[in-house]
Amino acid sequence: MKRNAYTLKASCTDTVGIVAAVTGFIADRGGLITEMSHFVDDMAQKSFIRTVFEDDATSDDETRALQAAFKESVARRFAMTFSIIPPNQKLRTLIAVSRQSHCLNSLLYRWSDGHLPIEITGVVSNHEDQRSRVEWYGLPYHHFRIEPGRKPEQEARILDLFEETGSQLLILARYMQILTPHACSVLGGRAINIHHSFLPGFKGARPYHQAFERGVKLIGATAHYVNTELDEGPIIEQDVVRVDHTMTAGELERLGQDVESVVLNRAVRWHAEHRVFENGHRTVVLRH
Ligand SMILES: Nc1nc2c(c(=O)[nH]1)N[C@@H](CN(C=O)c1ccc(C(=O)N[C@@H](CCC(=O)O)C(=O)O)cc1)CN2
Repeated sequence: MKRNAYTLKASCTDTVGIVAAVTGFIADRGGLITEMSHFVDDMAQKSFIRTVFEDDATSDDETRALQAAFKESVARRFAMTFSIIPPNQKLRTLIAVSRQSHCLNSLLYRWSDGHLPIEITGVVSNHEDQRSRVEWYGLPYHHFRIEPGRKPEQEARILDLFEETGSQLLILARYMQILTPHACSVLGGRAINIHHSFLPGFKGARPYHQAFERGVKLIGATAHYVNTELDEGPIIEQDVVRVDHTMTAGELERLGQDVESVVLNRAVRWHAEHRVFENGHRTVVLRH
């Protein structure tokens, strides 16, 4: 009979015996490993491990006991940062959008067909444009207008909503407002942005027009964690598409929107599957 599948995500200073200790802990409980990924950053001397394993634990109490046992017998020994995620958990996710719909639309579609392991807690925007689309999916839409000179108050409403809904991730799906250092601190590693260029190229506003003026032959998109340095957060995923001299800036933008949507969906799925580790100003993504 298939048992509950738990996900273990852990990182620590690299040393001998980490994989043996993790796999031995699981085996000693009669657990069955169904997925295992491990990476060592030699420069940083840091080890990253992700495993999915079937276990007899089922109730909340048994899950807490499993987590406590791992902490006592493995995590403490290696000073690990770790989490053991119970089965079938979907990451509670708030989406922020401004006027453009392509990334939001793609997230809503992928969520509705079960391809994204997230639970959308709502959509928040500084505009009304996307209300009907969101409410068609039966989701709450929150319009928080930015009054001139009162942007911090609007941002505070977003942070309150994030907390009140028990959200664990904020997706900036072409949300065109810069988050303050305070918001970045509160969210810390729980906010993902899609930038419409292949960073570090063409940071900031209007990257497709910048690319057109530069005469590029590739355009791209970048999904990254949000920090106080605009478009400088750790990169989670990127992709590109070929363009040529016959295309206008508007055609670059239309072509780029498909790449943005694909890249953002990959990044959200990998984050929600606990595959992404921040590693300094970079990430480690254990996809295999
Ligand atoms: N703290 C951060 N906030 C945001 C980031 C980030 O990396 N760190 N990414 C942006 C998204 N973005 C490009 O991808 C971007 C959005 C907005 C702007 C900008 O100049 N916004 C102006 C207002 C523009 C308007 O009102 O239409 C501003 O906020 O003053 C630049 C880049 C999302 N936030």
